[in-house]
Amino acid sequence: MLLAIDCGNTNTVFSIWDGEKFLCTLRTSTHHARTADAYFTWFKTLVDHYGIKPDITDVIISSTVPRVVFNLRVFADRFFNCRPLVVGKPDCLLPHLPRVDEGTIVGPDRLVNAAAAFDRHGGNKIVVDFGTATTFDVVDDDGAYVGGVIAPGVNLSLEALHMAAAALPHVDIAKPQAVIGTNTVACMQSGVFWGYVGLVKEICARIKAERDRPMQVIATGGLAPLFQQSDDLFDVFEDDLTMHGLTVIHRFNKENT
Ligand SMILES: Nc1ncnc2c1ncn2[C@@H]1O[C@H](COP(=O)(O)OP(=O)(O)O)[C@@H](O)[C@H]1O
Ligand SMILES: CC(C)(COP(=O)(O)O)[C@@H](O)C(=O)NCCC(=O)O
Ligand SMILES: [K+]
Repeated sequence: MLLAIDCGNTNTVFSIWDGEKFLCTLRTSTHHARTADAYFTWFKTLVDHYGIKPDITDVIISSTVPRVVFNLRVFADRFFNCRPLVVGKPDCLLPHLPRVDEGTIVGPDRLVNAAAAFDRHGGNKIVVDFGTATTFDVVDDDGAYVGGVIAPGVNLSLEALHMAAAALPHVDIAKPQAVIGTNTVACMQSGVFWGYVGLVKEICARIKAERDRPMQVIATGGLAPLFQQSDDLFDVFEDDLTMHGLTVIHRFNKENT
């Protein structure tokens, strides 16, 4: 069985696979100080709760937070006696090498998203990932990641307003009823929600124009469902895109090493 771990700047998600068969997803917040033993206690409690008896033989990790990888490696070694594949490390092969400026270290989540999008839908895709940051990953016709866009995340933008302005409260994101807010919270939600709708539309339009071809837009990440309610932003929404990409990269390494 495969344990795939996607560690973002906010949340860490584990998923367990029996061959191609998906068994379960477990989610926790990302903390670099969490020890291997703490991961296992949490993991064991949840798999027991779901009645799953995982026999983990392989582990693959994508982490946008380099410091958490150490404890996850110890976790894999101590409890499953296995050496994990870590996306972005030289011994983890990618189906397609990224074409970016020399010396650039692309976020592993973006490489994984590109691999997933190409495997499921083919080339010429834009993946929009609504995580801590909102990223746009451009996938070429042959499946290579060829760059993209990094914008501040939705919650990060709301939090920045609260942090910087004394009179602005902490606000959770929601789709406002109207554009014109008649109270402070509604004004802030409108600025961020409709601002993001505009940001996504404009950036995707400019990417398509720059590449001079039609491209499908695939949305993923914690906050994508909120924006899915707004018409015309995406062609496809897939909450499991990054996890699927990890299984694709794992299979590619099995077949090629
Ligand atoms: N279902 C949800 N509803 C509301 N906010 C969410 C949900 N899932 C995640 N978030 C928030 O969305 C942001 C991005 O989450 P996530 O996609 O897990 O980020 P990352 O991959 O960068 O760790 C975070 O601020 C998180 O708190
Ligand atoms: C842009 C990111 C912070 C997004 O991370 P996330 O929102 O998933 O936590 C991450 O992909 C990253 O650290 N990238 C490194 C720089 C780059 O991709 O070019
Ligand atoms: K992201």
